[in-house]
Amino acid sequence: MKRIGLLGGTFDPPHLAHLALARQAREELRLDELRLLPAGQPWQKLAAGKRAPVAAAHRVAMLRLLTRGEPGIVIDERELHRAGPSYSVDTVRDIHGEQPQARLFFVIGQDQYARLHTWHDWRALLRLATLAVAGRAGEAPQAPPPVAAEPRDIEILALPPMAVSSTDIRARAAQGEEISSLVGPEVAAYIDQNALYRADLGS
Ligand SMILES: Nc1ncnc2c1ncn2[C@@H]1O[C@H](COP(=O)(O)OP(=O)(O)OP(=O)(O)O)[C@@H](O)[C@H]1O
Ligand SMILES: O=C(O)c1ccc[n+]([C@@H]2O[C@H](COP(=O)([O-])O)[C@@H](O)[C@H]2O)c1
Repeated sequence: MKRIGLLGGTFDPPHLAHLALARQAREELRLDELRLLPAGQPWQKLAAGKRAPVAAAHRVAMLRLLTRGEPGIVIDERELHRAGPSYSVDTVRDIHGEQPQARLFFVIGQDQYARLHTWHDWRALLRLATLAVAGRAGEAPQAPPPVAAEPRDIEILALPPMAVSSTDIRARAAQGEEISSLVGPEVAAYIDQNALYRADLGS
C-alpha cells in the first residue's frame, strides 16, 4: 500500500523547520512520497486579520529552492488552483479519490493540532487520514478536548524542537537581519532579490 504524507502550510516563507518536519515524516512514517501543499487562501489567518501572504508564485519558487534535490518530497499546487478558502479536508478528499488504495498521513505541528476542531469538517479529515503530529515551541503533541473525544488514528513525530517560524523570519527580514540560518542560503537570496518582506506590516 502506497504511503503518502501531506504537509500543508502557508509557507510565507518556507523555512528549515518545514524541511525538517517533512524529512522527519518521510523517514519515521516510511513514506513513499511527501507532498508539500501551499495554501491558496489560508482562511483562518485572513479571518484573524493577518496580512495576506506573498504571491503564490513566490511561495512555490521558495519551496522549490528549499527542497531541491530532496528525495521523496514533492510540491503539490492544487490548493493554489482551487477557488475559495483552502480547506484541508477538500485536499484530502481529492487525493483519496485519486489514490483510493493509498494510506494518507496528514502532517501538522502542535500549534495547528491544538486548533484542529476549528477546521472545516475536521471529523471527515480524521476519517480519511492518519494525523502525524510534531511538537512545537516546547509544546508536546496533545489533542484539544473535542479532538481527544473523537476516534482517530494518530502518529507522534519525534521532531527535535526548532524555534523557527515564518512570522519571526518576516520580522527579521523587515529589519534587514540575516535569515540564512533559518531558511537556508538559497531562499534567503530569493527573498533579498525579490525584496520580499521588506515592509512587514506585522503578524
Ligand atoms: N518550528 C516548527 N516546529 C514544528 N512544526 C512547525 C514548525 N514550523 C511550522 N510548523 C508546522 O508546519 C505547518 C505549516 O506551517 P506554516 O506555513 O503556517 O508556518 P509557520 O512558521 O507556523 O508560519 P506563521 O508564523 O506565519 O504562522 C504547520 O502544521 C505548522 O504547525
Ligand atoms: O481546513 C481548514 O479549515 C484549515 C484551517 C486552518 C489551517 N488549515 C491548514 O493547516 C495548514 C497550516 O496552516 P497555517 O495557517 O498554519 O499555514 C495549511 O495546510 C492550512 O491550509 C486548514
